[in-house]
Amino acid sequence: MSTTEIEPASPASKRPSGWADPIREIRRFFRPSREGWKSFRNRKLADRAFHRSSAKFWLTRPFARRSSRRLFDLVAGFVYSQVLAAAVELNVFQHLSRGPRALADIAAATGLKPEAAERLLRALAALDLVEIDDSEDEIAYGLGPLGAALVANPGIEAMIRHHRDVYQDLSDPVALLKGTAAPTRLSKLWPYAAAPGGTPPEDADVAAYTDLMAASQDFVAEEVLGSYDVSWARRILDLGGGDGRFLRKVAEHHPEAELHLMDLPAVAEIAAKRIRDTRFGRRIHVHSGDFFNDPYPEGRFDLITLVRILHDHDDAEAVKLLTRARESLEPGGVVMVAEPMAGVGDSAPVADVYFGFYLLAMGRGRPRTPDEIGRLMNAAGLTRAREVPTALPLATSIVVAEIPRRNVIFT
Ligand SMILES: C[S@@+](CC[C@H](N)C(=O)[O-])C[C@H]1O[C@@H](n2cnc3c(N)ncnc32)[C@H](O)[C@@H]1O
Repeated sequence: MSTTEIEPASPASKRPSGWADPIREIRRFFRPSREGWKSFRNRKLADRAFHRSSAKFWLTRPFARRSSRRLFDLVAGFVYSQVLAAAVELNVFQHLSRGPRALADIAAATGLKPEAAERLLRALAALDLVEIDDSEDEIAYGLGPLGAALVANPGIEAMIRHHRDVYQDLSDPVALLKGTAAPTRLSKLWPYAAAPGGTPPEDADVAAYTDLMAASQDFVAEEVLGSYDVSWARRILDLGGGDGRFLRKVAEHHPEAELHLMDLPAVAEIAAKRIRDTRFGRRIHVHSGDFFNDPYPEGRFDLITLVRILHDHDDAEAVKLLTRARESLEPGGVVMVAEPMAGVGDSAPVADVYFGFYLLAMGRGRPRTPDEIGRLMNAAGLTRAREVPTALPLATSIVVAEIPRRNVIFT
């Protein structure tokens, strides 16, 4: 397991000054020229004559085209998403997963007129979701590379359907940022967000959010278990474990461990039912309770996991949760935080853009960098916070921290 250690934050005032900190001095030395370069670049990028000439010149043409394309993608992103939403709603990808089809067949299956079906299919082809084969007399439409990937991951379709609500909430992003937006759909879907540490109201659609999380959990669990070896842990507690899908994956990988899940009563009830019907019914113990206020399951744990939990909560709550987790660890035990994190590899769009605004609409929480999570873990009395690299930071990143093996008294 390769890891990157996270230092506890040291206040800027305590940092060494002058040449005692050579990296800082070198940065300072280059800063003026870096800033000069940036302002030169931005002046050029704002200059239309420069754009025209760089698009014409063969050496600069690829860069000019790429930056125009990136900007256009940002401008048109909503339209792309809506094309995708239409295809999912009309089950186009499921239909094409059985093999390429003629236009008339797709029109009949989707209930669209042939002209509308063709418009949709051409848009999907431009987005690499569909491929058009015109080598025969009759044109055939099949799955494109992104369409095939989408069919292989049912969680993505569930997410796209869910975006109907998300995009409604984001229809006035400025009101969201100013805090003047009307109550959002997401705050109703995620009722615990509206009542931090509290229990969802009786009428909350708990099954809907539990299913939504479960749909993408296999993907996350495979990433976590493929990156961090849990086989050393004999007792594992998954806090906010949803319907238990993560622990079922752990149980498959690790037949010896005793597994416990804790979630709010309405979710724990769903988890208990779903786990009971599997071969892991006896190995996974489900506990109903509020992880901020109720006692944790009895006994100490070697590993406590928080999968897609911490980013739902503000810093003070996150430290409280991590502290409570630390208090339930065996000496040498580990707390693991697994969720998409900011500043890791190419995860910026998923963490800072997607979750940044998703959580804003939900009403609390924020995406954090591994360093920020490490600092919260340190504040909770955990030590040796370190990042465990994952193959797909877009799905999840991991930070683990532990309590020392012996002789530590927390006051
Ligand atoms: C974003 S979901 C993540 C579920 C699961 N870990 C996963 O990755 O699929 C957050 C989970 O935390 C649970 N949760 C939220 N607040 C809680 C609380 N105060 N006590 C116990 N569970 C809570 C929710 O019910 C939900 O199952």
